[in-house]
Amino acid sequence: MTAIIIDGKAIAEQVILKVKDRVETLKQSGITPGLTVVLVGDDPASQTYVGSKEKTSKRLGMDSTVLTRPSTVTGQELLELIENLNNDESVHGILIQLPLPGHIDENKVLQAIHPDKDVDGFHPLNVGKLLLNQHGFIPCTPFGVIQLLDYAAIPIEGKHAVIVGRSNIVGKPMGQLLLNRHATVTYTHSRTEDLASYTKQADILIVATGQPLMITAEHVKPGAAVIDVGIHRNSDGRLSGDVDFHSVKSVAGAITPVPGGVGPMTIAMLMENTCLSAERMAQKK
Ligand SMILES: Nc1nc(=O)c2c([nH]1)NC[C@@H]1CN(c3ccc(C(=O)N[C@@H](CCC(=O)O)C(=O)O)cc3)C=[N+]21
Repeated sequence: MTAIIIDGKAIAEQVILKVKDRVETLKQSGITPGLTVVLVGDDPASQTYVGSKEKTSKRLGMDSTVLTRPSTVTGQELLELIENLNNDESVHGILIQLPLPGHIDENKVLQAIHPDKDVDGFHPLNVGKLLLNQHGFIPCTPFGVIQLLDYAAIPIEGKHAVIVGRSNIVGKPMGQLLLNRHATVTYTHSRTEDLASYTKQADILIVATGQPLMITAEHVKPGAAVIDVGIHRNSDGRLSGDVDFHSVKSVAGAITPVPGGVGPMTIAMLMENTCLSAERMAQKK
């Protein structure tokens, strides 16, 4: 058997086209959705991601601003910057590109973003709303994974979803989203004993560990849907994920590639969240 390859790039494009219509409607009533990304330091990977966020938002007709600060910026300076963005009516979405330099308290910075502009869904209020299945902002990467599964017509309800990795930005919210969609959810992580005994039970296997190529055919149940959230640049410049694609694709029923899987969806969902934020603010007026 060989797996269906889930084309994240094509699905992201479909999501983006729908957002484009909503942006046009907003613009007809005089509102242009605005996204501001704050980029600290000069990490090349971060620059690439921020660049594609900017490109996509401009293509949609949104206002896009990137504010760069040196890695020597203080936490206080960032808090003041965020306060200004919170009070700026033309800004509907604020994204602080992670990771931040070690001397800055990341939690403090993320909590300073007004929850109504928190298009990453990282503020504690939005984290809590996700737990309660209420409407805040859903973190872009796990939100994108749900969209991928839906577009690929992979059933979620009643299925066993196993998540490898428990980060605040992917693993934890991913489990909640799948639970809200009536999956049976198992969380596994770096201290799980006999990892394969769990992953082999998954109908849907979500891998977000940050460990290159750690999931192989031996971890996967025949026919399972395997979603690879990892992204690593090899020494030869090529990208790969947390899943050994070539080994797993002969066992899985469906699999996401890297690049062209989850990554483009993360950006598409950021566009959707920014548009949603502008729509909500327009409603309040
Ligand atoms: N506050 C915050 N929010 C984020 O959403 C956030 C972040 N910080 N920090 C870093 C991670 C990483 N991330 C990616 C976005 C797009 C691709 C993406 O488009 N990847 C392409 C390839 C891009 C390339 O060629 O390098 C693909 O997989 O096909 C990847 C990774 C967002 N992140």
